[in-house]
Amino acid sequence: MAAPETLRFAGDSLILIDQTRLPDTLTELTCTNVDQVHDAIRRLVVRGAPAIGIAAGYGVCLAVPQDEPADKERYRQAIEYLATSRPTAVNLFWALDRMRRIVDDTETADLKEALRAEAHQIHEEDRQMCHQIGEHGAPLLAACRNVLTHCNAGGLATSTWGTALAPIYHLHRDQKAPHVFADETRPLLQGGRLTAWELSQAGVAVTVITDSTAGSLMRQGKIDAVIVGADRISAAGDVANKIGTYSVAVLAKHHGLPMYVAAPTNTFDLTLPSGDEIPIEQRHRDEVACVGDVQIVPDAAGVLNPAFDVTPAELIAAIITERGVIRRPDQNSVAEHFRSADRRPNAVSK
Ligand SMILES: CSC[C@@H](O)[C@@H](O)C(=O)COP(=O)(O)O
Repeated sequence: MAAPETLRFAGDSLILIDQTRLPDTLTELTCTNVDQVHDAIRRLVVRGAPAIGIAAGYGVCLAVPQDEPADKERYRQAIEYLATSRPTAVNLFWALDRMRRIVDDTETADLKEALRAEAHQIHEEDRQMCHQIGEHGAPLLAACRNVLTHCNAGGLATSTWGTALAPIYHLHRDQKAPHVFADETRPLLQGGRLTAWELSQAGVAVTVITDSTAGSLMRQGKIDAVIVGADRISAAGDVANKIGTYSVAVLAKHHGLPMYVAAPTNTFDLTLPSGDEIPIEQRHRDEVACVGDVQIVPDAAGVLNPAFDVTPAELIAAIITERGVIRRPDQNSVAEHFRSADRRPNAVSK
């Protein structure tokens, strides 16, 4: 019933579920060097903010093969290079910062071992955070019959249960999971391909809808709550997530539905006062202009393809982290969550 293991590190290889090929084919891609990891992140073989961070951590370890001596310069170059793979998910930079600190603070003789230990630790911490988010989020969804999610913030986007899907997996253990509506999530269909795949693998009832169906379902009273993940959250609680999240949040507000965001605390970027400063990745026009090999937009037309948008905190009912729940997020409640959680792990700030 558990969601699949998205990535693993074995010997001198990072092995990834190739998410570009799901749900057609469940196949793995093996990376043995930094270039391959960079390419896998850029092409969304591995995607989702926490999974990108974990993959990058392991990617640093591949900068020097097992049979060669550790070399600080090569590790530093790998860190710089992996940081260019995608710009929005802050978890990538958070994980690379952790790896950089190990390079800076460790004797060269011990470095290989220390980097591997740190990458495994980042991975293990993510497993724990997913389960804690599931625990904290489950009560918010317990009374819901139908929940809407956008993109994929499940096991495929993390080490295990995911963030937005973690409360649903948690409830599913007691056969109490709500039915899930998954926005297909144009243009790359992470909802239709990935969320629907992993929830149905786990035995959770899921129905895929086009992105433009969500408003109509809300109007008919068929959705009780919305839950999504995040790629970066500002100090004010503004949330960057997959393009289309903002539209869903506006619709939820209009229909009086709670909009929940689930993310580990390493998705917060407290250096950014507001969501306006979050860098938004612009992706290739072909992702919009082509479906498979078929072109659906004329060459003469421009295409805009931002991968993410920003939902202002005022549209969000609560942010669920591994430490607890931030209700009505704003600058004060976010700051208090970090303060109080530092004193009391898993605290719930009201
Ligand atoms: C737990 S993952 C949260 C987000 O990373 C997820 O919702 C998302 O937007 C992923 O975008 P993607 O472009 O597929 O990496």
